[in-house]
Parts: sequence; C-alpha cells; structure tokens
Amino acid sequence: MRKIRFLQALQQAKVTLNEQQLTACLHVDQPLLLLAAPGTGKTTTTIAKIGYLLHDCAYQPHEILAVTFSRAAAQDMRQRFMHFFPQLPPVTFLTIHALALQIIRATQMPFQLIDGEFSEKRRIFRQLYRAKYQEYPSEEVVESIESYCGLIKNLHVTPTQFTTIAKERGFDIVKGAEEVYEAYETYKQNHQPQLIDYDDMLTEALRILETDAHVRQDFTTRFRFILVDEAQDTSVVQHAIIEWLAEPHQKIYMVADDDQSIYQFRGSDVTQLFDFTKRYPTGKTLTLTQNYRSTQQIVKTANQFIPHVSKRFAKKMTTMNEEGVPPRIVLCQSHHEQMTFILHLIKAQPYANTAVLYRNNASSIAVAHMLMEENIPFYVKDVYGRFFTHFIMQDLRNYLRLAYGSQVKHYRIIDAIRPRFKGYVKKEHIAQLAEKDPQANLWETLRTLPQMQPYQIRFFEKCEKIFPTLQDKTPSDAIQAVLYELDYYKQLEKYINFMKMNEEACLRILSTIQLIAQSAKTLVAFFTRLDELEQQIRQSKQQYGQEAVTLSTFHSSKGLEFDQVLLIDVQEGQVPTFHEVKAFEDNKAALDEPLRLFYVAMTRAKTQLHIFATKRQPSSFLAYVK
Ligand SMILES: Nc1ncnc2c1ncn2[C@@H]1O[C@H](COP(=O)(O)OP(=O)(O)OP(=O)(O)O)[C@@H](O)[C@H]1O
Repeated sequence: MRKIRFLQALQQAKVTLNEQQLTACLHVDQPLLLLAAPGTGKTTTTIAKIGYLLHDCAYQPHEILAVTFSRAAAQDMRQRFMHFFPQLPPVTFLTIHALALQIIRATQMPFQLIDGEFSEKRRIFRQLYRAKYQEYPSEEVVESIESYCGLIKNLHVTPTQFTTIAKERGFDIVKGAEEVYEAYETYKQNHQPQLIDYDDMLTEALRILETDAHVRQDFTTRFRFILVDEAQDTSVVQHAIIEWLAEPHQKIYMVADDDQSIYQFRGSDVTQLFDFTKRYPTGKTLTLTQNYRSTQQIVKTANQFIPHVSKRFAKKMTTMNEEGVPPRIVLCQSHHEQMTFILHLIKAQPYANTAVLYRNNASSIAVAHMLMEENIPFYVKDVYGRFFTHFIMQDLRNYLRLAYGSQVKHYRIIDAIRPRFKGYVKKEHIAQLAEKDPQANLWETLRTLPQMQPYQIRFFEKCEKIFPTLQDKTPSDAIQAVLYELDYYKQLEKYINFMKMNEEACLRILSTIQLIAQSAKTLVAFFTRLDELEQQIRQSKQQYGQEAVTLSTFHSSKGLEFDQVLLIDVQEGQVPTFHEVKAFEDNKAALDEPLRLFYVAMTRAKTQLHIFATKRQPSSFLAYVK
C-alpha cells in the first residue's frame, strides 16, 4: 500500500516504470547497488525513487542526499526531479566535492581554498618546478604533474604505492612529478592559513569524518538516506566518505554501470563496486537491463563486445526497439578517405542527428577544420584550446617566425625553442646574444660566440642556409624542412623521451598541424587559418542545442545519445594506446578501461553506428565488434 501516492505522481508526469525499475525504487530498507546498463533509465529510476521516499516512506526532503558526479549532473537531476514531482520540494543534490566542503566548513578550521582552482594551482606548480630545475615546465608537463597529484589523493595512496599502481595501469609519471608533489604538499601546509585544493577537499573531509565524532554525527543524523549516482566513477576516497556517512543507518543506494567506468585516470576505482556487499553486508544488487535507446542490432553488438572486459558484473541488455541495421566498420585507405566518408554521412542527415566521437581531443581539430571548410555548423563538447598553445605548435610558429627575420633581436625566440635546440644553444649563449648588436645576423653571431664546437658551428651554418628559404615554401613544405632538414623531429623525440611525455599524443598534435598546413598556400594564410579555426571552435559552444553536428571525445559522450554515431580514428595506439597495450603484458586487466570507454562510445547510437579506422593499423578492438 505504501507505494500508491508515488505511482500516482509518476502517472501524472507520464512516466511508467518497468518491472526492474519499480523493484529498484521500492527497495529502500537495505543498501542497494543498482547496476544499470546504458540507456536503461537509471536517472529516471533514481528520481522516481526519491519521489517514493518522500511520498510514501515518510522521509523529509532535507534528510535525503543525492550525490552526483558533476555540477551539471546535479542540476540536470534537480530539473528532472522538479519535472517528475512538481508538487514536492527538492532534496539536496550535491557533488561529492560540495559535500566535502560542507564537512570541512563544519569544523571551523581555518583554511583557504586555492583560488581559481586550475590557474592558481598551475601557477604554484610552475613556480615549484622552476625552483627545483631552474627552468619553466611546458603546460603539458604541468598538466601531467597536476594529474599525478590528483591521483595520489583520490586513490588515497603514498607516492611509493602509486608508482606500483602506475605501472600496472599504464599511467605515465612525468619527470619531476614526485619532487613537485612533495614540494607542493609542504607549500600548502606552511601557508597561513593552510591551503586546500580540489583534491584535498576529499582527503580532508575523510580525515574529519574519521576523527571528529561531533561533525560526523552532525552529518549522519542530517542525511538519513543517501543516493549516489554514477558510482562506477567514484574514487577510493569518495567511497570512504560515503561509507562513513551511511554507516549508522545503512540507507544507501548506489546506481552504477561498472561497464561504463571510464575515469580511472582521474582516480575512480570500479573495483570498489565489486566489494559492495563486503562494505554493506546486508546489501543487495539489482540490475536494469532493458535498453530504451538503441536498435536490437546495436544492443546485440554491444552485448558481444563488453564481455571482453576481464572483470565485470555479468549482465545482458535487451531491447524492445526495432531490429535496425548492423553497425558498420569502415577501413579506409587514408585519414583523408575517412574524412570524406564521414562528411558524406553527416550531409545525409539533419546535422543535429550526428555525433562524431573520438578518443583524443586532437581528432576534433581535423574534423572542425573540415566542417568549417564545408560551412557545416558544429558544436565541440570539450573545446581543445590546448592544441593552439601546445608547445609543438608554439615551436613551429617560432621556427617559421625565424624564417622572416634571423636577427639577433629575435634571440628570445631561440630561448623559447631552446629545449629542442639542446646541445646547440645553452643558457649562457642567450645571455651573450642579448648583449650583441640586435640587427646582426643571428646565426653568424651564434656561430662566432666563444667556445662553440665544430658540430654547433655546422648546425648554425645549416640554419643560416635553410631558414631564409622557408619563406618561399608552402606551409606544408616549410614544416617538412623544419622537421627533417633542421632536425626538429629528432630533437622533439629526444625531448619527449627525456620528459617522459606521452609520445603518441605529441605526435598526433604534429600530424594535425601538418594536415591543416596542407590546406594553405602561404605561411600567412596558414597562420590566419589557425586563428580562424581556434575562434570558430571556441565559439562553437553557441551551437549547443542548435542544428549542428556534435563533436565529442568518447569520455564526454557519456550520458548522451544520437541517431547516428560516427566513431573515428579507431586506430591501435589510440584505441587502446600503446601504453595500455604495454601494461597489458603484465596486467590482464589493463585493457578493461579502454574497452569500457569504447563501449560507452558505441552505446550512444540510437539507430546507426559507423566505426572508422585506416587500414594501416586499425584497433585490435575491432575484432570484438560483431
Ligand atoms: N520505463 C521507461 N519507459 C520508457 N522510456 C524510458 C523508461 N525509462 C527510461 N526511459 C527512457 O530511456 C532513455 C534513457 O534514460 P536515462 O537517461 O534515464 O538512461 P540512463 O540509464 O541514464 O542512460 P546512460 O547510462 O546510457 O546515460 C530516456 O530517453 C528515458 O526517457
């Protein structure tokens, strides 16, 4: 009898739950892990369940806490809740970070948040790195250090423990990360008041729950029922926080799809779900398997693909949707041919029906470039501004700038590209250049500086000969000359290896620059094109919800759906990366995450799924697409 009012309210909102969804809603007395396959209505079910708790189980809105993965998800859930139950006051929808901040604030301890999170934190990393190594790190290095620090906090491990985990999972540890991490921790501790960043919020909140009974009681009595959305992407420290909060009453509901766990690189840990009933001994696991999104053919392909993940909860999606057409794998002769194919498919449908999905953000640039040439509106989900400021892009711009004026006054350009001129130009040379006649020939001046070795002199002679010729070349030929005649490619490889950077990602940036260069006749036209492209990509946010093609990484496509989905650049080295393949030699679970990521991408399709790769090295995962 207890469920009557809740069902009536749902009926008014024109929502009919299926049997599995209803069972999950009504299970409120013990902990519940609800495993929901893609498109099976996990959000619908979670919101309906909140309605049940309020309508029929005597919970007050302030006693219910719904924890979401992101601010956008919290907002989306709140809106859907208001749509389903307009007559009910909303419950507390919070991200785990917002919750952690409330816990810290409850202690009255003095602290200061690192302001403007990303920019300020990165400024500190740069400063600490420079203090340690006497040179500024590139933005790519700063980003890697940042992710290293975040992982340590989210996995709740020491740097030594992390080294082992990194090896098992195929994570890179960039040069300097360990040292900067230590310095960063000390810097925050010594600051008055203590500094806290986004990741510290979680570890601090956990420490408080573990040690401060007063605060703990305050929160556990306030929130009598806890719902956790996207629990497959919850990190070790986040799970621990939730466990403390749920500990006295054991009223916990987690909704997750272990097959869609894709944020391991940020510290999420799907293995925590496998221990759900150890953590909550009275807990139960239920599943949602009826997919409302995709055709039978797409569901069948997804069902055959996902068991290749080594550890998962076995579950099989079903659908009552139409049969549809089988997903198609297209192996192309070249990248260019892939682009021609996708253009054809995009043009065959209303633009908003199509999403182009890729593993790496760099792929978005080539697609945006093509769509811009064709005057087709597009919306880029994650704007990849980094491409335009990437150190390789800056290097090439600087090299080409030197083609227009090789005078001593440009010595700052040489300083900027010095890490790739290693062995040829040293720091003291820059200081010496600064004192020379600014109008003098740069290469001649360098060549005649004291104590230059024959190999250096030979290199500067080559520069003097080649740089002036670049102006008259097409951009594409000029870049080739920089790469191979001026040895940039060799220097770049050395630098990437020395810094322990991700080589594939860097080389992808380079190949995309080369691709854009092919469409311009002069260097000026090339630079103008790059500026226009950057501007258009940044402005593409305005196309959201309009008649535009969506461009998204596999990661950011989670939760979305489109009639036609085009998965591009499905090459070995990207899907999976070579690092992941290497890690697989020692750890048979190392390919689980990339497999799940590919599964997330393919399950976005409602009626048509096309998968593209070039014949040269297609992804080994394609063998599992049947
Ligand atoms: N019982 C139902 N009857 C009809 N349609 C439903 C039902 N439950 C969910 N749906 C529809 O299925 C689609 C997917 O639902 P929802 O967005 O809640 O799924 P999801 O499980 O969160 O998906 P994913 O995990 O893949 O992002 C929505 O269009 C929703 O309206």
